[in-house]
Amino acid sequence: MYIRNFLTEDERRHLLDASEGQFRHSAVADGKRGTRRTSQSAYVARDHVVKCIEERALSVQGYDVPSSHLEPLQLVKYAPEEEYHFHTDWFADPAYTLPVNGGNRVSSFFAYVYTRNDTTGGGTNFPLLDAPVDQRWCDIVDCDEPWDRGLTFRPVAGNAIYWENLRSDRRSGNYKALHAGLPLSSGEKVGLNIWTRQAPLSEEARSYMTYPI
Ligand SMILES: O=C(O)CCC(=O)C(=O)O
Ligand SMILES: [Fe+2]
Repeated sequence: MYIRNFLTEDERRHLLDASEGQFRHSAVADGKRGTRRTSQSAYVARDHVVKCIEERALSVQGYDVPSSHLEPLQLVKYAPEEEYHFHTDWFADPAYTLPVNGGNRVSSFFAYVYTRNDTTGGGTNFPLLDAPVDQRWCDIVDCDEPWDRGLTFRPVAGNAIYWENLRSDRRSGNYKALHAGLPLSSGEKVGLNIWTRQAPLSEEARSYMTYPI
């Protein structure tokens, strides 16, 4: 699902201000810094603005998920050449879906917080989904990509993509949710992940996930 104007301009500025100086190189699920995710990430403290964004993320999900199922909000920042290779947000390895972490990730929001004016590249690509054919989607979908690359969203500040990671049994992962943060050719991009778990996270994990950042 695509949501235009998921974040207001004030919220976007607030997220950038609140995370200034907090970014560090992203790790993936094994906790190591690697070549798969070359961006930098930061968790944002749950202040009143963040709580408001969390409420909105819960409302999109029909209010049937309590806020205790939300991971701390995570910002991710890309410079030129940086990217996040193909991955799913759900985990196949049970080590990352322990009860303290609330099980697996049921759903994901990826919102675009900032894209510098000179940004090129840096779309979010879903290789196993079909791009819509209607040209009217081209403001948000990268229509210049060849059709066999699947669906690529342009990084449009304020907008968000929402998808479900698990199949309808809400247990097994959906491989169609495979996606990548494509490398930037120029500019700067900051995105926001909001991940909902199957069950409540421990109090500690709710404020700071030790992995993966
Ligand atoms: O940067 C993007 O477009 C996607 C990032 C992503 O998938 C993630 O952080 O899990
Ligand atoms: Fe992702």
